Amino acid sequence: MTDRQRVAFQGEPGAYSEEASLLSVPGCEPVPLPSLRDVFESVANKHTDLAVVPVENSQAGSIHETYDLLLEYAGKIFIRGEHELRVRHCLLGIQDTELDRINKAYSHPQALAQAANWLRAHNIQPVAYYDTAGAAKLVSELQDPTIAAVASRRAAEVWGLRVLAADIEDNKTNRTRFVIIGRSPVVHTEQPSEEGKTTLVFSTPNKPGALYHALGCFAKNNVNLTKIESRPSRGEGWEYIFYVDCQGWVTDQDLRRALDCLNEQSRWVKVLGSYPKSVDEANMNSGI
Ligand SMILES: O=C(O)C(=O)C[C@]1(C(=O)O)C=C[C@@H](O)C=C1
Repeated sequence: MTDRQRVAFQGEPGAYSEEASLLSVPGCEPVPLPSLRDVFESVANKHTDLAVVPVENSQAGSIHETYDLLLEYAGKIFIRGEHELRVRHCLLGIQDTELDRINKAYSHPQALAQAANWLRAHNIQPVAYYDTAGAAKLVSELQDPTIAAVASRRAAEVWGLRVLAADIEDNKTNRTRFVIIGRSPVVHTEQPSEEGKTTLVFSTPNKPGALYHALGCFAKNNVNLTKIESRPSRGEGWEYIFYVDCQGWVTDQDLRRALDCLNEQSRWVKVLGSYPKSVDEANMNSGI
């Protein structure tokens, strides 16, 4: 018997999500799964204890599928933490090839977006695949000297590939933020000493000033927002729902007041999690 925490991630061994799992839940057993939906299902069905899923990248932006799943599983799944990973991409090929022989690069669409300029400058055609490490696996299986994968140095080791070029991300501070999800929220019996962060989602009525009044709840109560993301409501008409990250624990008095106000201004509000803010992000100036 092992009491290592089983942490689901999307992709194959060597994926960035696996690295983020190992760093954010030390000593865990990462469990690879094909899709983000499989990852949410496995936590909800108790096949795994936790999961680590990407939410946004500093260059390519938000991972909308994760946002949609966070809402779909709200009440069953809670955000319990976050982790920022500096993502350094490499171009990986089989052992007996050279950079100038490569004409196609397979990878996750997010990774291709993060290295788009570099690939264009090297005349390499991007081809979307389900995962960076899955692309590395494909290249190692096909043994074709003209194709490569955009993936991590770890993926090269796992799948026996050669690093043809390193640090090919267009933005040299390229970072991806992951959230750690589980079946229960972080519970605070007393005011925690760690800095907190809260993620919530709300829907506004379709009337003039609705979003202005909703966001005013945070401003009036001195709660700092660090991110806002809108997604289609998926109902009739052009209506939207809004995801907000803000500083503070959901148990803080200022945030409680902001939430009371938001409940009055919105059709509905759901708190997706209140969790310790990542240390790295505490050093970034992300106020909006
Ligand atoms: O494909 C991977 O390796 C992943 O872990 C997914 C993912 C993402 O979805 O953003 C994670 C980090 C990088 O931004 C690129 C890809």
